[in-house]
Amino acid sequence: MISRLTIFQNLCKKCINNKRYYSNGNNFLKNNTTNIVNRQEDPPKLSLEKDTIYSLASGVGKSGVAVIRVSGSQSKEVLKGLVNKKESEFKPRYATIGTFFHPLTKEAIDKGMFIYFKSPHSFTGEDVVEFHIHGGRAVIHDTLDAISSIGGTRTSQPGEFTKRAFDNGKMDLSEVEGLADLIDSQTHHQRKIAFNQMQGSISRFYYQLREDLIRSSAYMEAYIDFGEDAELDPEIVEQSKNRIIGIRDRIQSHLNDGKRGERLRQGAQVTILGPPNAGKSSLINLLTNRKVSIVSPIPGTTRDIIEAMLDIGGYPVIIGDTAGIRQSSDTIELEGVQMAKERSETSDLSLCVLDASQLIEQQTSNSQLDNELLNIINSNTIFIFNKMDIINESPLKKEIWGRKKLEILDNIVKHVNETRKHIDKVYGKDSIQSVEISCIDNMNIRQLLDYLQKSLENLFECQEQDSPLLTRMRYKEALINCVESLDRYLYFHDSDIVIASEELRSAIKSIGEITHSSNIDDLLDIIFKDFCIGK
Ligand SMILES: Nc1nc2c(ncn2[C@@H]2O[C@H](COP(=O)(O)OP(=O)(O)OP(=O)(O)O)[C@@H](O)[C@H]2O)c(=O)[nH]1
Ligand SMILES: [Mg+2]
Repeated sequence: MISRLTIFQNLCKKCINNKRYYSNGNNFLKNNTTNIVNRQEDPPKLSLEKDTIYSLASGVGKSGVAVIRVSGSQSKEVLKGLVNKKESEFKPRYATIGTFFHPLTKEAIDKGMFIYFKSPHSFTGEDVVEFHIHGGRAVIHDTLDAISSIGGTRTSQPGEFTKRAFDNGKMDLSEVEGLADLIDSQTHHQRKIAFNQMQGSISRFYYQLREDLIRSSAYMEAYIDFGEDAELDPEIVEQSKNRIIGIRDRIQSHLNDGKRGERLRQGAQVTILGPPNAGKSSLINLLTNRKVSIVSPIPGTTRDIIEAMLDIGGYPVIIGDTAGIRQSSDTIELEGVQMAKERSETSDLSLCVLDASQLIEQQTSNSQLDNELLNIINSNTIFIFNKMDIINESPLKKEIWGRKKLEILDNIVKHVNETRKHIDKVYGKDSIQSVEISCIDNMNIRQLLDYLQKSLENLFECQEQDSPLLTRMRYKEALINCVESLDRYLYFHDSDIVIASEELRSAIKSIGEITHSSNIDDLLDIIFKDFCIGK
């Protein structure tokens, strides 16, 4: 006897067939005559009728080797025009040495290498030819000129090769964004995350979630369409609800990744703060190895936030020097102090620079660390005692400093435990990270960088290895919309199954936006705007 579950599963299959879902290998898609999902209606068509585009794909300027890339239906004609070889010698994906001639003047331009990629097995999905030539300006110029003399060719727009790859279904949106990030990446970890994204780590994750949702939706639709006639057990709908709760929770925990992905893509924010004249600007100059901020003995020199990019152990960091925190009647300085506080509050890490040589002179240990400064300190603050060269010059000063430092640390512990404003645990003296440095002598700068690297490792540490990092706000927004729709689906599930299933469809649409947005043209313009010409 056939069980009810089997009948139901058959009905689901029927439902899927009726509504023309199809699978593209990763993903279930559905014809837009019904209602689910987005514009993934038909398999992509190759854009073979377009102009053939060409441009220098390697960097601008003199170099040993330059690569010129050609893509489009005329690629083979370009090759025939420039290379004195038979068509049978254009073996796809083989590097061949040849002399390149100008088709009009017949003059030899250069001797190099060419590779022919036959559609659809190329980056763009079109016929592609790459010329590897010597990277002199005149060689590049004359080769480009030779290509332009072949009919139906034109120079490419920024990102046009990638756009064609996207149009021809070679890459989805998140993979294109991964490629853009890979080209932009400046540090080891940025490159790693961008490369994984370009290789489809994000796409696979979202395709899987979307496919799971579509399966559950198909069960519900089958129930709505055939449930009563077939006297189906409502328990089956209940089971798909439980699966959807599981998917919702997975998306939510993925959303709670603490901005790690965005930080890694854009750089962690580190703020240098402290009282005036402590050596904040000297420190940023030392860490960046250039003069980004003015250093002077006059307290209150820095007013604005001065930012610089750093690579610390492969992690990108946007470090900011700020105005010294103090009471002032100068409104411009006060504005700077306010900006310093705000930046520190939104920062991932703060470096609180104090002048150790001043601290030992003072009776009260907290005169430099007044309440205004103490209030901004949080658990991600590293204390830096600067100007240790002055202390180290005398054994007496060193001895006084030993006691003073303990007093200061006690004071900080007391203050943060009393206010506990930003702290989620009781602060012990050991939990305060502090380094003694000298910007003049370069003392302990390596140790400071090690501290910073460890803190960044904690910050970027991936607790949930099976889900990729959320690298863009766009993904986050789509996922928030998805979770909201799923919450509404759960709300209506018991009272109105039809509205609930509508919500499920809109959740599926939201998650699909990540890889195939419905605002595709606007989005592509934004993504490709930043691409270089030959990509
Ligand atoms: N002896 C000694 N002097 C230092 C050290 N670091 C900085 N200085 C000096 O301290 C003075 C102030 O340095 P800055 O880097 O401008 O201090 P700042 O904290 O940016 O000061 P504001 O911008 O006014 O808040 C300058 O004269 C520096 O040369 C150090 O490690 N040892
Ligand atoms: Mg300064």
